[in-house]
Amino acid sequence: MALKITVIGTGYLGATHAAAMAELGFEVLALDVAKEKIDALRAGRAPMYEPGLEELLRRHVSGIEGSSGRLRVTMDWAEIADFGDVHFVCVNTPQKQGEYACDMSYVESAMDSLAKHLGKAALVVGKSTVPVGSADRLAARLAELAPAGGEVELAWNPEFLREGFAVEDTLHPDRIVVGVRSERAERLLREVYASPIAEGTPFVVADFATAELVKTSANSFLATKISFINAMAEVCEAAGGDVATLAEALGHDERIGRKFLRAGIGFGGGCLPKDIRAFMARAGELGADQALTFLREVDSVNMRRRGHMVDMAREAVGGESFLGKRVAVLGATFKPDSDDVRDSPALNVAGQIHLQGGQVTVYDPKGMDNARLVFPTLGYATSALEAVRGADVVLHLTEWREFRDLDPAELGAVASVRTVLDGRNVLDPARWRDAGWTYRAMGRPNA
Ligand SMILES: NC(=O)c1ccc[n+]([C@@H]2O[C@H](COP(=O)([O-])OP(=O)(O)OC[C@H]3O[C@@H](n4cnc5c(N)ncnc54)[C@H](O)[C@@H]3O)[C@@H](O)[C@H]2O)c1
Ligand SMILES: O=c1ccn([C@@H]2O[C@H](COP(=O)(O)OP(=O)(O)O[C@H]3O[C@H](CO)[C@@H](O)[C@H](O)[C@H]3O)[C@@H](O)[C@H]2O)c(=O)[nH]1
Repeated sequence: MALKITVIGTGYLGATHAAAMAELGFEVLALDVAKEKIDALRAGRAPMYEPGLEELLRRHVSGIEGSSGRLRVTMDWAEIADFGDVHFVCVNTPQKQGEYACDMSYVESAMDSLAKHLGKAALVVGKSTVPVGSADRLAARLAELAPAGGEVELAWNPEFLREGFAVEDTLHPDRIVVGVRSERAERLLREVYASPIAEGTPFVVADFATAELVKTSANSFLATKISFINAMAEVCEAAGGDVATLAEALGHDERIGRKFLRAGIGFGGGCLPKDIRAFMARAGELGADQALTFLREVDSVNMRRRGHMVDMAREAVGGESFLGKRVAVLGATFKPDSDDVRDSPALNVAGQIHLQGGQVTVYDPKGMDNARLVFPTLGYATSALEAVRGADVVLHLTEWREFRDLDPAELGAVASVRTVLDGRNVLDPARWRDAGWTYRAMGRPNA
């Protein structure tokens, strides 16, 4: 009989995972403690903006006309425990307030709620990003709490999807990594992922600690690559070099590769920043803090980029202060094709300028509602053109396609001063200059 799957936590990771499991042909039951997310899913709506997710949901959510009916939702733990053979735990693991460490309380609470109801054999699979050592501890807790005791087992299966590509990455991942303690757990996970495995996706079997570490070290490597190129951007600015040309030339070396070498205002989001900090905190607990001191530098190079953009903007409006100056901010999300503003560099820069007295107007194609919740005191416009109207400087801070396609002449007609600062190094300088704009980019003093 086909496996039945549950997904616990239906945020960016869980909603996508649930829809993808239904797409792969499984019967899926998803649970969240947030009623609004469950209500949205039940109506076939994605609880967040993620390209392709809503289409997938409408194809599978039970009760939607023409759907496969394979995906259902609930808020009832007993129903979840009774339904599933394999339970994926996808809840959030944010940074603890005022600390670097990871807040494990959501994972612990979800695991406990599930465990207490598990009266039959089941494989519980952690997908959340957790500090190394967590799975070991959680396995003991699960065995203790679950009425079905030894028939309930834990595995860890970290997720590597990127927001904006979540559906594609889930259905066709680069690799699948599983931390398991038994052949049974491995067999069940091979069954779940039979389709991507058949497509040739590497399936890496590891112990708990290694599986957890693959995730945090992958994000640390990506963060390091971005901060490396941003450090080079600082040197380019001092020496008169061009970081975009430098990155291109570096990237032609296949050992280095071209990806993740785009200099700008740096990385943000609900993953990279908090994951490198949690990794440092955990290494400290393990007495291995020296191994990761470089991540402190990665973090500080990254945070400096935000301050540097604020300085560039202040200089552009006269150098003294932002008082009485209008600043247009294009972009609020931490990356394009997402509505996610968690630790967004764009919103952080907008917020800093606002706090320094600037009159900031933000526009983002998908992130406006979330941005308003985080920063209600900023000004918000309904289009890029509206944001730019009367502006003394325009900051391009999230590289949405829509912004690359803007007509600089049209914007120039409504701006007060034609100065654009490209915080993502993707606008075409010639197009803007031809329309009378002063164009400046990060790490490209002569661009
Ligand atoms: N967002 C990504 O791109 C991504 C990619 C890979 C891994 N991850 C990791 O996946 C995890 C989830 O991230 P996310 O971005 O989806 O977070 P999120 O905040 O979007 O979603 C988490 C969901 O879990 C729910 N939840 C919290 N406590 C719960 C509980 N006790 N029981 C049931 N549901 C509960 C929340 O209501 C929320 O809907 C994190 O560990 C993150 O680091 C995220
Ligand atoms: O050359 C680059 C590439 C990215 N970024 C920025 O880096 C951040 C993160 O980008 P990305 O990694 O694409 O976004 P996420 O969706 O957060 O994905 C990361 O975090 C997820 C959660 O752990 C992992 O699953 C993914 O593999 C990992 O890429 C964004 O602010 C980007 O603007 C740059 O500044 N320069």
